[in-house]
Amino acid sequence: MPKPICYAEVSLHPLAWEQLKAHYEITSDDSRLPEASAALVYSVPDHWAFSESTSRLKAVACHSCSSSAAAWMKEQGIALTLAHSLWRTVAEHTLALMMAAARNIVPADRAVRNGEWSGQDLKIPYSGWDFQQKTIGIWGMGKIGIELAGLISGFGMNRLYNDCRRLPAEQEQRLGIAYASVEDMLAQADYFCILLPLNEQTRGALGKEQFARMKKGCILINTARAGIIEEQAFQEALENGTIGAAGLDVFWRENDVQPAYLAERTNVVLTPHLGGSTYECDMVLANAVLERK
Ligand SMILES: NC(=O)c1ccc[n+]([C@@H]2O[C@H](COP(=O)([O-])OP(=O)(O)OC[C@H]3O[C@@H](n4cnc5c(N)ncnc54)[C@H](O)[C@@H]3O)[C@@H](O)[C@H]2O)c1
Ligand SMILES: O=C(O)[C@H](O)COP(=O)(O)O
Repeated sequence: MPKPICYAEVSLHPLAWEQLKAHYEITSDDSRLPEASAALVYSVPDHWAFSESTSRLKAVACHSCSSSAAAWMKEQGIALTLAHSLWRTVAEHTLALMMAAARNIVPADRAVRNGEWSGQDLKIPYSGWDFQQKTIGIWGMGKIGIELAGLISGFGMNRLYNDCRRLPAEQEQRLGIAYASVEDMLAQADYFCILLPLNEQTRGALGKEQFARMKKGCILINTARAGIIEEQAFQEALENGTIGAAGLDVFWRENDVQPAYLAERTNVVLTPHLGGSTYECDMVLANAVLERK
């Protein structure tokens, strides 16, 4: 018997692919969407609503979905799974970048591999920075920001956040976070994590003016979207030492060769949009369609 067809427009862990392939024929070819009974996508495209091409779908698993897309799927009887696991997974990656940037993990690893640990004390060039008694600023206390605040609760840090929607006092207390203006956060934060969405209001929100207020030597982490930071201002802040170190998972030009000012610096850690990429996170998507095959 032929296997049912699963349309998949996501990058999945090899072990998750293996499990899917055991039960489905997988395709990413748009022209075969009308044959698919299941679909895995990052977010559900608007043009799928009530389309002939999605009429055979029984199950859709995704990371994000507009309320209108959720409504038409409900009306069509399509089982929708939103993989909430993504938030914690991205928060963990944000923490990994913070740790790698603060402790020079990548250049120190490279030095050991290159045989530089021979007769010289590498503690001097690669000595790093603690978390305890430092201030972290989290800009965007949404789904991922809240996970991050929880993850670092044992680190002994002063935790500030800014969001256009302030959390209820009781939730702030539970998470151990204090609301601050962006200006205060910039002035005080030793670690600054961006977890805003990219939209009209946030595009370029961290620009020249904001970097001028930033505490010198701040460790800046961006796992949200590159466009929230003005690239020229970022480069200047990196070059003049305002940014002491950075961890980036998102880029102004993704899937491309990165400019020398980034690629050649040892105080930046770069990951290729891996924030949501773990076996467990991918298996939440895979299992959602495996359960409904
Ligand atoms: N690196 C990755 O792989 C990866 C994966 C998933 C999401 N993301 C990105 O992470 C970011 C956060 O995602 P999320 O799911 O937590 O989003 P979210 O919508 O749950 O949270 C964003 C928060 O930002 C706040 N906000 C919006 N505009 C603001 C403004 N102008 N000023 C202050 N606060 C503002 C919102 O009120 C909200 O609380 C997004 O940019 C998303 O695209 C990255
Ligand atoms: O960052 C995210 O929202 C997910 O990892 C998916 O990213 P993409 O839709 O930009 O590929």
